[in-house]
Amino acid sequence: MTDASRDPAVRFDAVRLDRGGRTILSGIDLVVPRGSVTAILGPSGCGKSTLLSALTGELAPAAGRVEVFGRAVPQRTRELLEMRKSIGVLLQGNGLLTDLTAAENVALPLRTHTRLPRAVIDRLVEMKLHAVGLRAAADLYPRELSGGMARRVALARAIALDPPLMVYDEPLTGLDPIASGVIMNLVSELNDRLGLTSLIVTHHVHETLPIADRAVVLANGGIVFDGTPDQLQATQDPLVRQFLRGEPDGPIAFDSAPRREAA
Ligand SMILES: Nc1ncnc2c1ncn2[C@@H]1O[C@H](COP(=O)(O)OP(=O)(O)OP(=O)(O)O)[C@@H](O)[C@H]1O
Repeated sequence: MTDASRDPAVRFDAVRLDRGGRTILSGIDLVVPRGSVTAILGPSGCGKSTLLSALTGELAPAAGRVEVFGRAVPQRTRELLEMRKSIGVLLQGNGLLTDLTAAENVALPLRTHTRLPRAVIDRLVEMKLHAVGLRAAADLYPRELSGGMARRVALARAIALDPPLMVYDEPLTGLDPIASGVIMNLVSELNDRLGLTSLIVTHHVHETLPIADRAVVLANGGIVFDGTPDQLQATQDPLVRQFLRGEPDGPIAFDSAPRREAA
């Protein structure tokens, strides 16, 4: 007998991802347990965003299988749109609509995907803004918000539909260290309080590891490290150490084309 609640939040099984006729990642095996916070790390261009697009169904795997909560990521539009409701996404740019207030931005997914009455939506929006500490900013427009506040509004919008899985693509881009700390604490707190599973794609290693249960490093077309943050800090693998220290010379071929799939 299968118990769907025991399925991991995400499973990649022997996945290969191609883009523009090139293999970006191959041999990807990854199991993300429910409730965990996983940092997906790696140098620029290693395929972190590509990995996420396989998860959200934007990119179909060239080989292998990607599952979210025990179900293969669908390729058909209707099923895909349904599945995406279970994934909250916070993208690099906040994606806030500039002519809507913070509250109206957060309300957008609720208006689009539910038939809840206005009063219920208003209450939910208030709760989501409260969850990110911004209830007082409900009536402000994005231009009136600091970068960190705007990111928090975008986060409130990403959790509007109570998705069990949260995906963050470079959530700290453009933020100062204080705002970065606030966002990272929020990510961790929301994960624990709302019982979510979080995947954070980032090159901000030192800000992200303290809240992560697990770190996965991508480089040279595949996973080169998968373990706890402590194991990552202690690793002697020259490739991973090169990445952690941000050194340009070493086994990671920075700025070169990813390897091609062997013919
Ligand atoms: N739509 C596309 N068509 C063709 N190639 C692409 C496309 N999108 C990305 N790539 C290539 O795929 C590789 C991986 O890109 P990706 O954006 O996944 O890396 P990343 O690790 O997220 O990088 P960064 O940290 O700079 O955001 C790069 O070589 C990139 O040029």
